[in-house]
Amino acid sequence: MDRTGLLIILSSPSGAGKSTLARRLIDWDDCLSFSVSATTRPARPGEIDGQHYHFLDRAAFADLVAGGEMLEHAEVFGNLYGSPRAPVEAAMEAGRDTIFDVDWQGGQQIRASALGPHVVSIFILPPSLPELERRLIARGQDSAEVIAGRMEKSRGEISHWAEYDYVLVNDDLDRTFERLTAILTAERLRRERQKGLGRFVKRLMEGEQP
Ligand SMILES: Nc1ncnc2c1ncn2[C@@H]1O[C@H](COP(=O)(O)OP(=O)(O)OP(=O)(O)O)[C@@H](O)[C@H]1O
Ligand SMILES: Nc1nc2c(ncn2[C@@H]2O[C@H](COP(=O)(O)O)[C@@H](O)[C@H]2O)c(=O)[nH]1
Repeated sequence: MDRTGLLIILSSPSGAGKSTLARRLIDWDDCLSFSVSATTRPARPGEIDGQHYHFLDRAAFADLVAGGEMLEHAEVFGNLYGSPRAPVEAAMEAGRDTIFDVDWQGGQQIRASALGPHVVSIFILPPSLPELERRLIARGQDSAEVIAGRMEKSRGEISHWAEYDYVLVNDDLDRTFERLTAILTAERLRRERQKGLGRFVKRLMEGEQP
């Protein structure tokens, strides 16, 4: 592929649906990579180390940060989360796009980094706050206390919506997914055009076989 891989950032308040959408995107296109974050949060039932997250203690997490191995990192809901740099850079060089499921702090840091020009950022809104809470409860993975804490922080996360390139309201999952794939397809075409089309048009105008 004649372009550098994109960094596709998904952010939302907890429970709006970004992990669900990210999983669907990976199934939709097996050329997409998912950035597996490191976290100090304990694993939920069913979560697999190295697949859903790299589960670390605080000391191991701090070592990675000190060694410059994190592209971004932040404290979210009392736990540390971060995106390991090496897999992202390898994917970019291979022309593979990477999906990030990160909070607004991670979004800001990646956009401000040297990789910022390759970012496409998408903020996912819930249709309402009661529906957000219903989804967190229905997910059945967090205690009532954790859910209350996440709901308390939801307005703070939502307040960053305008920093993103695109904002989608995830009311109907199929429709939101369709819009996400439309964004991805358009952004890919835009970058391919920037990098390869000039040479193609030159050859076309010179009467060569493009
Ligand atoms: N459009 C939708 N309609 C109804 N339920 C949905 C929709 N999108 C996602 N869900 C459900 O809402 C719950 C939360 O979704 P998900 O885990 O993807 O959220 P998240 O934004 O990744 O949360 P977190 O930030 O806590 O990881 C899941 O049970 C998921 O199946
Ligand atoms: N800044 C970062 N935020 C991250 C990263 N990985 C996940 N997250 C965000 O944390 C919350 C909670 O996630 P959960 O899995 O505990 O429900 C959510 O908003 C994620 O987007 C990361 O690497 N960096």
